[in-house]
Amino acid sequence: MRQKIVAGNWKMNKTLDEALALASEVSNMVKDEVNTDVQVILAPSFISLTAVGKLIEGQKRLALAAQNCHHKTSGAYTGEVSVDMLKSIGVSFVIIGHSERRMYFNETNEQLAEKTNLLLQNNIRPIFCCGESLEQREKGIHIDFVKQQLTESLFHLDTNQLQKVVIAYEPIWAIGTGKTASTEQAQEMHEVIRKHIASKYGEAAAAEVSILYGGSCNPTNAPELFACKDVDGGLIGGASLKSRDFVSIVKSFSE
Ligand SMILES: O=C[C@H](O)COP(=O)(O)O
Repeated sequence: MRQKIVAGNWKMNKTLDEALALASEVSNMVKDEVNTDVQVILAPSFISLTAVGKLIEGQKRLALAAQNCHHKTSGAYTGEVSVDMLKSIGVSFVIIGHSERRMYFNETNEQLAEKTNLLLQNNIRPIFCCGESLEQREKGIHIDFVKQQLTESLFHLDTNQLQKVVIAYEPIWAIGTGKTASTEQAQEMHEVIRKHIASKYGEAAAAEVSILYGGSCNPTNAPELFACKDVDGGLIGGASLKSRDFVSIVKSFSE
């Protein structure tokens, strides 16, 4: 199950036409240029999900992700989107717990546990984001904070379920700031995450979990980040909005 993964989180960018143009460019470049077994994931806005899904259908290296889902199955939640709805249009992954959603929409670890359960029940793989603020890092509590995020949202799962979750470590201070974690900082936290998973599920199970890095990842820094032992790819924001940059990042895995 441990795969190399590069996911593009388009956040609140791109109209429908722009999203289709970007998806088409990425799709063609991936088909022509990517020879590794990396799983490439596109996460457009809800508005563009269906159309982008149709455009990439049948492309074996490309998969569709949503940027969020609601933590309840259905009901009076105006403006929200359910896991069932996402399943009905062929979504394979959903990003949950992004720091922007935790910060602006008050998402809690408990809600993320509910989202994880619903997604796995529907055969959709969560991309579970975790990561500390600069203040937490400076206080030296970043490791405990990230471990707590994992424990509270994921550690009720059984081993089989846990292995379907993709973890994305995104230090908040590196998101959209141009300030990337050093390879040492990234590898250190990825190792902490894998060891934390191992402490509950065993080393063999932890070795199967894909752990992505996110935060100002670009074509220049991706090769050295992806070369770290416990970094299995990236969750890319800004650089995923330009097809050439995004595909260059995908190609950062040595062939
Ligand atoms: O979901 C993606 C991350 O928030 C990283 O965003 P960024 O690459 O723009 O820093």
